[in-house]
Amino acid sequence: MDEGLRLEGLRIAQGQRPLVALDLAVAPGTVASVMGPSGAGKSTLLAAVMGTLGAPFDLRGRVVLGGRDVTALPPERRGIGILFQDDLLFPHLSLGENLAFGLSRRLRGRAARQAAVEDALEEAGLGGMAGRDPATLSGGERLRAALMRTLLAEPRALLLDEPFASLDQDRRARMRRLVFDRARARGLPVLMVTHDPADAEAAGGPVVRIGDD
Ligand SMILES: Nc1ncnc2c1ncn2[C@@H]1O[C@H](COP(=O)(O)OP(=O)(O)OP(=O)(O)O)[C@@H](O)[C@H]1O
Repeated sequence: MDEGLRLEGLRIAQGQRPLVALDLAVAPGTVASVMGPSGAGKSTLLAAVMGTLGAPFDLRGRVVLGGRDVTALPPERRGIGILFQDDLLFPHLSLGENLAFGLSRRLRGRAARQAAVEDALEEAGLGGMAGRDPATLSGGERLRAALMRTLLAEPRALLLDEPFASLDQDRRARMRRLVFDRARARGLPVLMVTHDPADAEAAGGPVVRIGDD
């Protein structure tokens, strides 16, 4: 049984200073929100879940994904995807090539890989745009492409670090609907860092606050 993402007794400290203390279960297809003031440790928490946290931080507790303790695994073996606000597409590759870069190595054969990229573009409302230069896309289009590039790697959990922050209200609502829908369709547990209560409300999952809000 896939139990989603669990953070068990997670404690992050910076020297003597405790920064984050958290216990949280995010079920498959659920979006949990992490809120807190600037400097509270939200991005640091995501780094701990990804496995990229290093000095000067000290980490205790466990990250459990699909029932498996992944705390000791390096980031590339955890199977966790992350989307940032300023997620960059490679400027020297076409949109399609950028997405192909995310493709799971499990998918073999040129035609199958091309079809997967085209399906992903379609799924993100970017159908027929595989040949486009990323520089000619709008910010929202680039973000949708970055989402699909992340999902094409077939992660088992998705982390969001304020990915909607640069979008206006309308685009923000549409983008978060796309992200949440696509994650739910894949049964992914999602952990989202946000400053916007509307994001947390739209997510509908558990909301945790860290730092002195
Ligand atoms: N590499 C580092 N070395 C030393 N201190 C760091 C490092 N990275 C982050 N910090 C500190 O750790 C604390 C948490 O930072 P973090 O970026 O996680 O906060 P945040 O909640 O994501 O903030 P924001 O909402 O502004 O993005 C801050 O006090 C920050 O200055």
